[in-house]
Amino acid sequence: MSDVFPNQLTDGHNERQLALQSLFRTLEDNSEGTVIVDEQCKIVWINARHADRFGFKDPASAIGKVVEEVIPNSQLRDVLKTGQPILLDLMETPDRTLVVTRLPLKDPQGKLIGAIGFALFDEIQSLAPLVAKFSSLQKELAVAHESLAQARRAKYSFGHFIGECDAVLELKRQAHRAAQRDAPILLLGETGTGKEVLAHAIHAASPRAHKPLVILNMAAIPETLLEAELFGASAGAYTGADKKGRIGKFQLAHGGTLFLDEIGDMPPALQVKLLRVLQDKEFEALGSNQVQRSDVRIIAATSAPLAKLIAEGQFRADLFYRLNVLTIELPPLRARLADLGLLATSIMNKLAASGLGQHRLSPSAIALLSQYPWPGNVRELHNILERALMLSDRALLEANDLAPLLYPSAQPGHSTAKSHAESMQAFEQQLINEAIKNCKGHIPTAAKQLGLSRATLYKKIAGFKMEDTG
Ligand SMILES: Nc1ncnc2c1ncn2[C@@H]1O[C@H](COP(=O)(O)OP(=O)(O)OP(=O)(O)O)[C@@H](O)[C@H]1O
Repeated sequence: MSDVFPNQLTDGHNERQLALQSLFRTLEDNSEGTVIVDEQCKIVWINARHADRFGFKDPASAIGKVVEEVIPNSQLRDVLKTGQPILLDLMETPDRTLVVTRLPLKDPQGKLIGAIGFALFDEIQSLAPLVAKFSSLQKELAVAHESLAQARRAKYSFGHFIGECDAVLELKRQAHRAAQRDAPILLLGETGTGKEVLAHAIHAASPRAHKPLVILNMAAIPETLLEAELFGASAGAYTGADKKGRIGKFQLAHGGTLFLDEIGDMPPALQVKLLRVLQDKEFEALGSNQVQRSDVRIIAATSAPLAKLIAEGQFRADLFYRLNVLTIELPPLRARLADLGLLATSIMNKLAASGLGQHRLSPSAIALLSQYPWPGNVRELHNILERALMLSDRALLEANDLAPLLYPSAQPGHSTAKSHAESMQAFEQQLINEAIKNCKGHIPTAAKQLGLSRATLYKKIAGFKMEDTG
């Protein structure tokens, strides 16, 4: 008995060896191209047809080169890294798609010594439907990637931040310098002063410009969803969560910049988590205990009085100190009236390009605009000018064209013979004015008090044209 097994094993071994050699020969005979690399991924053998396909008339001239120098899309390096075969794959070459098989090569002791690639078909008519589907999916993916990348690119540079007064020149200088650093930036300023424009410009001028700029407005997302939105969620982490989980803004912004707008509205529990990312560059997705690392530059912005929020215990002092490394204050429009003409011209040029016709402001119109307190700042200026342009056919706008828009309740006959709609609007305007006054001009708090979303409140403010909110 004892000598039967060795013989059977030996025979089996031989047959296996024969089968392997035969399989190899069959593959090679049917192969449209074969390439073998050593453990450094350098080509040790390539057949003439395959070399010719990649522009090497003489296969000997490809020997010794790293494989990607000859076959740009080769995946043989992956086979060497993993030791695993890639049994069936499609590979793009300059003139066609090839069906390829890639196998690791091991010595008798099982040590990886190289890899071999076969191009099995280059006339892949039989696979045409599969390849067509593959190409169309690939095109769709490329379009989706491009539009996502577009969406995550900075839309503004410093040139878009209009203003030449001393305060703005100093602000741009500070922002330029801050862009080169990696520390967090805190942008402070009233609503509509251009914090978001500046955040885009900083990202565009930073070494991270070619990576994503991801934006999240703390006041625009319900508190319950904010953690998943920021840090992602593992599959089934919360009711209604995506089966595959959710990618958070921190992951999306990896390598780039994350702009956290209205940071003053961040719930306290998340403030702790953000502090940890700022300190240790680590976080966990919702429902996961796997620690992820993040290389993200934070730009935070707020129109809220942070010092007051800290005193009231609504904002963590330690987070504030972490964020308050490079702080830039954006002046309100009423404090930089020297730029009003420039801003108005730039806005009117943009409106002209959108089909509203070319207009100018008379000196009386500029004087009137200069007396107005601009609680909504540049956003409000844009809104007033747009409405004035829509209402007027004249190329030169006078104070008379603007006064009714700036001070609607001061117009003659304003309070008499109002329609129901006008009365309702006046009532709503008064309610909103009072809420904003009560909240000392802090729009997100006023929105909460009124039970409106911040975005709706902004729209209403823009629509009504608010009186001075103080
Ligand atoms: N300096 C500026 N130059 C050109 N446009 C500006 C400037 N400041 C603001 N704007 C315009 O005003 C509008 C509001 O700007 P932005 O959203 O950046 O303000 P914000 O301070 O982030 O406001 P909020 O606090 O409400 O989010 C945008 O249309 C923007 O293009």
